[in-house]
Amino acid sequence: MSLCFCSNLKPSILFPDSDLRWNPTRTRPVSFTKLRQTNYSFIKAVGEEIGVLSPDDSFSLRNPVIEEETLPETEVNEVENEVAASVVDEDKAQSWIKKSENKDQQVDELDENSSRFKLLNGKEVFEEKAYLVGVSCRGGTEDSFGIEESLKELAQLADTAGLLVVDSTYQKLSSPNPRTYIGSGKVAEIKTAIRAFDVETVIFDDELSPGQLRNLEKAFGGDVRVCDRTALILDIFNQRAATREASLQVSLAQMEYQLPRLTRMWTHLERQAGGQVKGMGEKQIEVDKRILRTQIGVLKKELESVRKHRKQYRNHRVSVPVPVVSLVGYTNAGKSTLLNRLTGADVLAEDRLFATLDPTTRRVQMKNGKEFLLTDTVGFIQKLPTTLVAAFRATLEEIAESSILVHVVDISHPLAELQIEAVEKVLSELDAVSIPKLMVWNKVDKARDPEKIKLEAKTKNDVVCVSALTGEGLDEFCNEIQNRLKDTMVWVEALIPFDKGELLSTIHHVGMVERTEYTEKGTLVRAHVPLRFASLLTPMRQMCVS
Ligand SMILES: Nc1nc2c(ncn2[C@@H]2O[C@H](COP(=O)(O)OP(=O)(O)OP(=O)(O)O)[C@@H](O)[C@H]2O)c(=O)[nH]1
Ligand SMILES: [Mg+2]
Repeated sequence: MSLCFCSNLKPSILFPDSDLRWNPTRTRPVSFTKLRQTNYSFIKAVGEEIGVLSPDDSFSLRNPVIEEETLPETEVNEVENEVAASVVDEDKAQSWIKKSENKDQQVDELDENSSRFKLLNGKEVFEEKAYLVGVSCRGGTEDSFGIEESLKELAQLADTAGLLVVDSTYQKLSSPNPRTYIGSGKVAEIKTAIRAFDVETVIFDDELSPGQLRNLEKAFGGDVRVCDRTALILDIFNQRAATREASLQVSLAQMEYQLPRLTRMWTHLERQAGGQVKGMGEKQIEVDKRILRTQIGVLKKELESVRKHRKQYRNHRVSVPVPVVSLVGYTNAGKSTLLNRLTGADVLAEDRLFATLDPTTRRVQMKNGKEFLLTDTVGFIQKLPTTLVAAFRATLEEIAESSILVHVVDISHPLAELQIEAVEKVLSELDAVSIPKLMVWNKVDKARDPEKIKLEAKTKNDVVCVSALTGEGLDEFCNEIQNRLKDTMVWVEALIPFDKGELLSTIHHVGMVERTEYTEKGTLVRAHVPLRFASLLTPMRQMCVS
């Protein structure tokens, strides 16, 4: 079962007739997208399975409110309110509130809620209203995405996850507030916006600490879900995981993300016991953590066995020594479209982030009869959660074993250069910097000045301009791949006996033959061949020397 740990769910949406109260500090262990399709017993089963609930626990929904925790004095951030974008002035706030109050009178809430169920990736998803928050830290690196651009991307992520973004805001700080990430003034402003827009989820553009998450939920009045970019990306991955391996990887990443965030989930036990069993909650947290760690161990073992199969498949592929070319790049750059165009494959390609999670490999037949294998991989993004990079490391091993990496760039994107840097950063984390690279400037048809871009590409010797959509530049791309593959091959001279005719045809297939000569003992061939194949030819190469 794949579980999502990152999402909290408002009980009133799930159980409209109940008198359940929203428990702000309790992180619910199931994704809201999954929960919408399900019911109480499923939630309970899931809770029991991961050990967050015990079978005789009343699911804590009957007692979901934890004791009041007095927030410590807010640490005053020196510049917290210095620059606050989209500052909510009083008039605006009042008009929002009036608007929302009127709306409350006019629209039947249930009708409104039912119209917000959407179909996404074949699943029913409740379109929650989301409010986005970013922080721009002074002294942030020059080469990083600007706060507005980063928020735009966060909005795209939210849309991909099936949320409805109602507004966003950001704040410039010298450093994030350790308690609430943003300053207290900004917290108050967001609280007003939450009421005005009926916001259900507040999403922060950076990873929040467990303490910051808790404090923010409390500060916002306990009625909204607070999550961060990492949780959102994990949710998207959870929705999109289609294969067993992807599901296991995402579950593992989610559990590892959730582990430090389990704190204070069980404080209600102390209340239930009338405060007589002090520390009961503390003990339960330890139990929960231990169960979660065990689950992580189980998942890792399962993943290991799935990976063994993949490795066997890869080894089988090595015995047919066709060179492997991997497509890497920022999410939505057009990798899958390029694979589809070159191989006639039918990989899902759409204008959404993280359409592809699993690698797909297809054979590309070039016009001269040569062929290579082309692999499509998961896209990268700035601020990619490290847990996710680690979880997908095995899938990305495909990349490390490639002869060439093709870095696909959406050249029509205004932040193409920053996206290139973000991809290179991830590649360096994956130890893939030493693999020969070819850069493809894709979507040239969509660029503002295609001719200028094509001219610029010509001045660089490792860039090819293409349009995966129209097919423009694809012949040049294949030629360039062929030239580069030659550079990754080794030069051999081998005497192939006449009864090994299949070896000779493989050399023609995967290598670059310069000359063949028929002798009494067999065919003398001089060619460039892939390294792995060269080792298969060793006995025949020695025959040639003798
Ligand atoms: N105009 C134009 N659009 C393109 C081109 N290549 C891809 N697209 C569009 O860009 C969007 C994303 O394409 P994908 O192929 O799914 O991108 P991807 O890199 O595989 O994305 P992820 O799997 O999310 O990492 C789709 O809507 C494509 O139709 C192109 O050359 N020109
Ligand atoms: Mg794709």
